[in-house]
Amino acid sequence: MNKVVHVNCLKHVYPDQTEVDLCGLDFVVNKGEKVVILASNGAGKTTLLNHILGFLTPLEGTVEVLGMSPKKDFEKLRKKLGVVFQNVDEQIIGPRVYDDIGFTPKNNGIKKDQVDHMVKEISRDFGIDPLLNKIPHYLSGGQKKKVALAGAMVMNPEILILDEPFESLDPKSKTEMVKHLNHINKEHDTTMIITTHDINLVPEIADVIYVIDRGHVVAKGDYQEVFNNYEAIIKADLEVPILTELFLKLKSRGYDMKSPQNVGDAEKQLLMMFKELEEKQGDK
Ligand SMILES: Nc1ncnc2c1ncn2[C@@H]1O[C@H](COP(=O)(O)OP(=O)(O)OP(=O)(O)O)[C@@H](O)[C@H]1O
Repeated sequence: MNKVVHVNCLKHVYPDQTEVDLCGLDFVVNKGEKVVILASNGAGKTTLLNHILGFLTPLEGTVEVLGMSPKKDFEKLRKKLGVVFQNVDEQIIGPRVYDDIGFTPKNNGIKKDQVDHMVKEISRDFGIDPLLNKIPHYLSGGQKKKVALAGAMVMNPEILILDEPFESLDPKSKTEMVKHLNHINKEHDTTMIITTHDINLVPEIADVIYVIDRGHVVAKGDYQEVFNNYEAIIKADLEVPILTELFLKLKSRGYDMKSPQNVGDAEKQLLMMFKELEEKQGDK
């Protein structure tokens, strides 16, 4: 496993003395993984992301990204990290969508022709080429998220950090965004760190899940590991995906069920269960 992020017992104190103490399990991300952070409001997700991005300095603990210190090696790491902030309005700065997506490559001294090629290529990939001449302010919420994501991906970063990427998207756009992120991860082996409150999307996107409860990293594992032992989720004031809740109830009644990864998986398990029940009845 090639470790790309390691955060150990991080303590941060904001100027107004608010303390965020991210201790407990180490937060480790390996190359190519899609890691989802689950936490209730104010638990410390954004604080953790801001340390990984080198925007904050830890009072205690260590933060390592690609073997470097994000704070000290900010300039070196900047080119290797892509980020989509929770409030995309704060990050879309170009007068037109085209300028916004081309901003980072242009700033990195890449020649105009090459920037033009990069912007057009990523816009085609993301299906936003018809928007290139638009003024970002007039885009819909979902379009803004896509533009911000294209701007974050245009330099093909090693690590993509997404703070609430599904917020304010309608159901169709959420599903599209999940597909899109899975596609980017597969095509480019991009490591992704994603925060979300959208619990029902987690099984579709997460390779690894971390649960943060009031500043403590209390659970880590793949979907089955984290949701089969869902007390940590409830204790952290989070909800369990509706399909998982249903299947855990069936399991507690003695049926051999696993938390389903998606609707297709749930359907398969239920059909299998019905078949077994029919066979048992036939034997009687
Ligand atoms: N700039 C700041 N100054 C003072 N306190 C802050 C600042 N930023 C965050 N905090 C506090 O730190 C704690 C953790 O906040 P953080 O934004 O990391 O949580 P979060 O898990 O991202 O929450 P949410 O899901 O609501 O966005 C909260 O108590 C918050 O009030």
